[in-house]
Amino acid sequence: MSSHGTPIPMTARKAGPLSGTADVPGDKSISHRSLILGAMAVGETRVTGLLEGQDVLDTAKAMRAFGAEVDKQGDTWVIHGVGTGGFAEPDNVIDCGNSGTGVRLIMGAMATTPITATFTGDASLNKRPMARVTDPLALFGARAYGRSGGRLPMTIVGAEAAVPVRYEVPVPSAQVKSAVLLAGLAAPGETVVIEREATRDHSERMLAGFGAQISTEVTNEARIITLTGQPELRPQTIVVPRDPSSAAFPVCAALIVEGSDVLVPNIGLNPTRAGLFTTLREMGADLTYENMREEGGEPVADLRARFSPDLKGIEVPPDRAASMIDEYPVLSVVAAFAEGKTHMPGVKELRVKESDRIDAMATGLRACGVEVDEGEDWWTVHGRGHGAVAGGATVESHLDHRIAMSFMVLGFAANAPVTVDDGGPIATSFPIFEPLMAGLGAEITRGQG
Ligand SMILES: O=C(O)C1=C[C@@H](OP(=O)(O)O)[C@@H](O)[C@H](O)C1
Ligand SMILES: C=C(OP(=O)(O)O)C(=O)O
Repeated sequence: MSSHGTPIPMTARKAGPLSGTADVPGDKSISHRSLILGAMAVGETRVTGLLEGQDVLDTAKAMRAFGAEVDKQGDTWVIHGVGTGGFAEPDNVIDCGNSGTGVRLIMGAMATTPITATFTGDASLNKRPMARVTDPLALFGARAYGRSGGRLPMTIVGAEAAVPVRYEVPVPSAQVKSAVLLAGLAAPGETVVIEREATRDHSERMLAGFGAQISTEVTNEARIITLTGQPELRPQTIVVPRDPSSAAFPVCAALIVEGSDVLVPNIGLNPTRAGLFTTLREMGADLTYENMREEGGEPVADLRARFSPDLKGIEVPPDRAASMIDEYPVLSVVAAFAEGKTHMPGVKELRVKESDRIDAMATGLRACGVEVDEGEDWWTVHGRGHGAVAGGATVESHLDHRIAMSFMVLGFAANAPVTVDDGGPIATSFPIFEPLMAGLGAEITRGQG
């Protein structure tokens, strides 16, 4: 089922080469943070390029429920923030839909204000672990009452007198790190977050941009992030860069569809996000960075991906996992078209995303004629080489946009069409996926094929 409606089966089939320019939407991580930080600043934040996917729209709605004004004027989203610690108590349940980022960051943002809020989500989000966020929020003085196993629906009672916290994040998670930092905003004194593995650093960069005092010390063992609480956040004008996690789909499709040549312009190559592109190049992908430049302090390039008939399976370094965590599903599709094995260790986190992504991909790949081995925190795809992936199956997307899009990419190059039982969740992060891929020459239709 799609998040809030009837299932939308989608079928992808082999067509001619993919060619042209793929203008992918704004970055999901930065879009959520723009709305939340805009709501916590005093005054008017203006955002262009915001991702208008359902995940982000649900965060916009939540920010209104906490008292911020959020409106769209032409192409610009305008947020009138209520200031750090200024959130009002919502008068109804906050529904974050399918979005782990939305619910976890918002819980952090409200946990040090003396208000109470109840959160829920769709069937996927309500299965995902929340204790990873509520454990550190308890140290600030917040209380959480959820279902067994720390699941949504869950009520957070914000701290009456928040204290700052020093917290080492036990799993590589930018959502947990960000929840702690956002909670630290309304606590007096210094909140310190320690992470052993570098995860995406958008919160740190954007908090600094909004005028918070925040610094990161990088040692051999860890990144130690120190935030001074109770700043007055200054409203910002934000241009959201395009999402490398969305760019991954047209890029990977071009690599495996014969004769393709696709340009994906203006993609951020922040090293905490760019692991997939490094990996694809190691596999022998014809993927080049054109027009390399800096924009808003971030490296940006136009990605040019061409059909790559001689891809080789590789060992993906586990310390790269955080920088490509959302890209493993589509990487496993490229790996199916490579010669030899692609081994992906150190990826336990894939089991607690919108679906168990190792299980969802392994089951679907096997149905499409690709051998996959898996363990708790690793998986191996046995590549069949170009032209040798059967396809011809209907696979389940498990309310997971990345699973749905990955199997559509597989269908563009497999020998028989591939159907996903529900492509509805694609709208959470990439609402223009179907027209964008069709515009490049891909064949994607609604229905059973
Ligand atoms: O902070 C973020 O914006 C995100 C962090 C990652 O989740 P984890 O923090 O659970 O790894 C990622 O999977 C998600 O799509 C977006
Ligand atoms: C894991 C993802 O998102 P979230 O955790 O925000 O639901 C994703 O977009 O791949």
